[in-house]
Amino acid sequence: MSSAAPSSFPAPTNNLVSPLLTDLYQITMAYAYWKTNQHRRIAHFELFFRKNPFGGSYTLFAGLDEVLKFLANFRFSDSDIDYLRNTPQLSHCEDAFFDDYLSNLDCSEVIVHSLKEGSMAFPRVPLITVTAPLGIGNLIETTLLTLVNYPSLVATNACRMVVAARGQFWEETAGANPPRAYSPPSKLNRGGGGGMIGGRGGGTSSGGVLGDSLYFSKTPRKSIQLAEGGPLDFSRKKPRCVEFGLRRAQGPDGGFSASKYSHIGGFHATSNLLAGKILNLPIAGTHAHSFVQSFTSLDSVVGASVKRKKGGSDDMVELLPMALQYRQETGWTDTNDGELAAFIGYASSFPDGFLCLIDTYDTLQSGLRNFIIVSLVLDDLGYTPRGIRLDSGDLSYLSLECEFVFHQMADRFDRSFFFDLDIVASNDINESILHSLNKQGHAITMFGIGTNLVTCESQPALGCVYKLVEVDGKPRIKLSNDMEKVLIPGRKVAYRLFGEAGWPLIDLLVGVNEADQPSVGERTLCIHPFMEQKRVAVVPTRVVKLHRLVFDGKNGGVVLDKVSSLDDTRQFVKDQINHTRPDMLRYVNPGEYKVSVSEQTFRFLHNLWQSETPVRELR
Ligand SMILES: Nc1ncnc2c1ncn2[C@@H]1O[C@H](COP(=O)(O)OP(=O)(O)OP(=O)(O)O)[C@@H](O)[C@H]1O
Ligand SMILES: O=P(O)(O)OC[C@H]1O[C@H](OP(=O)(O)OP(=O)(O)O)[C@H](O)[C@@H]1O
Ligand SMILES: O=C(O)c1cccnc1
Ligand SMILES: [Mg+2]
Repeated sequence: MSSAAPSSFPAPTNNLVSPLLTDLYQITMAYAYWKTNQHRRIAHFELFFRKNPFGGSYTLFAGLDEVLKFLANFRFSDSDIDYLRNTPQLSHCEDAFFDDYLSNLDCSEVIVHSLKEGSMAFPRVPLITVTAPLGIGNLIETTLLTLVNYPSLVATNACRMVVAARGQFWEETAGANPPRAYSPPSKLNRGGGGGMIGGRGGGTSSGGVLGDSLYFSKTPRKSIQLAEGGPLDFSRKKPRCVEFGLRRAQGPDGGFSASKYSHIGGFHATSNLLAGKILNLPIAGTHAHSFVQSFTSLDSVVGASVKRKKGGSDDMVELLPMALQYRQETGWTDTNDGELAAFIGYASSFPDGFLCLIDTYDTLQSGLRNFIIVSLVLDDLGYTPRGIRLDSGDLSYLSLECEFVFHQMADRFDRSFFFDLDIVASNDINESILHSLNKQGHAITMFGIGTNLVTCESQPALGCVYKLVEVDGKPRIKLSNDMEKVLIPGRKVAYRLFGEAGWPLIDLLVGVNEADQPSVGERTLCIHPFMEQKRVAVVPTRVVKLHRLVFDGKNGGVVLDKVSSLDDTRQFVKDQINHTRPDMLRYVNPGEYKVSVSEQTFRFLHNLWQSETPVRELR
């Protein structure tokens, strides 16, 4: 057999991804197909899920890039073959199975269609379809599933967190970021954006040492434009999400994949340096408690200096004497000395990226004050302090308190940088906490999220399955007592039908050979696959065919222009989310998106169902 793809096509990112990364039963079935000479029959498989994760109404499809790398490089190695030949379960198999069949097997006869990476996907609509000889088509099941399930799950989780963090909720708009009881001095409340806290956003300062501009830059206050219903207006800038999960992930691949796929789900940066290097992702980071704990007295930072950036000269200026002067001036003489030393040490090392973790000893009485003291010094010297991180306590209350004190300081010392400081929050944040914080009101501009993002705490697996729906051109069905598990047989074309509001109304599965395929402006009957009474007539304003050819083994393998970059995929996700029916984004009881079949497919499914089901006799 010829090679399936140009050998230059990249190998899978994780070198564990190879033909042997599969379940034993794939090889035993392959042997039985080969032994009974079934392996060359042409089969059609669908990879799909039955239920959206996290109680939500959508799933983001991800992982296609690695699927294509796997297919393009599919070859058992000599040692793989040796291993299989010597496993007890396979040791009786004929040599020709290993030497003629498995040794030469590649994906040169495999054809794959798929949704575009990052597509919103819905139950039963295939993410990927595979047309291939039964042997190889079956053999790739497990690897394809493992390459799609977690990436799609974590991308969806990330997207839901970003939506939650940014308050992109139709009916919760009015309640988000409510004004608090007291406001900062009005002459300095210059954000122009309505909320009593106001004043954040609008700046355009560039990135600091520890993160690129995505992390630290300030975006102008914007309102989210949805397709209909007007902009949602929030009183402050929308918080961004940064991925901090590597240490808690399910191993190195889990950590790396989480960094990668949370980026397409809308996270702005990751703390994972390898992901930054390999995938060219924005990286970001602050510092840990240990850094603060390790400083015990101010003596350790005697002499710590930075180069003056404003005021004419560029001499080195020692920070400690200036800090002590501000400590006197503010009256904050009992803040923790070790912490103040740590902040001075950090400022002297990263004067352009000064962002401090302030909760090691006492957030409001010590950390915040020490940060302000050192910030004033840096500002005097021409550096722009970046902000604080809160990693414990009531994140709503503390962030608002910090912001309030920043505004007081802006007034007292006449410094504008206090309006642009980031307030980063971390500590076991999950989607529900993000919603809760929105309701309570907060001043957080950035969420650092680890554990609950990467482990997908509230649903640790997406249940994608890989099912045979046709062999030798004949549709196959799999029945189940559970109606949800009954397969829709045969090859189908999937369409997304859009309505007048600009967002998708329904997905429709139509048999590939049916004469009537949907088109713009034409009334199309869409029926629930299992309940005939549930049907709607749609006159679409736009019809999108969802699957594209992405891999054609006979013609060089990967169809290269179908592989999107991570940033393009991220943008595609954002565009879809911003053109989604608002009720579908609701956290509690989101509106369901309908997936339907054509009338002909409905009849065909139910006739086949009947014909394959024996009539039971009761006596
Ligand atoms: N205002 C808030 N509303 C809802 N949840 C919050 C709020 N503030 C913090 N949380 C969450 O409550 C939990 C607090 O966790 P926990 O009590 O273990 O931490 P802590 O005592 O604040 O800090 P430490 O990590 O030092 O123990 C975290 O999951 C955090 O994200
Ligand atoms: O909470 P996550 O969403 O997983 O975010 C990452 C966490 O990792 C870091 O500390 P770590 O948890 O290692 O120690 P700590 O809880 O004692 O601060 C960081 O301070 C966050 O708390
Ligand atoms: O940079 C940080 O603040 C960070 C990174 C990983 C985990 N927790 C925090
Ligand atoms: Mg923690």
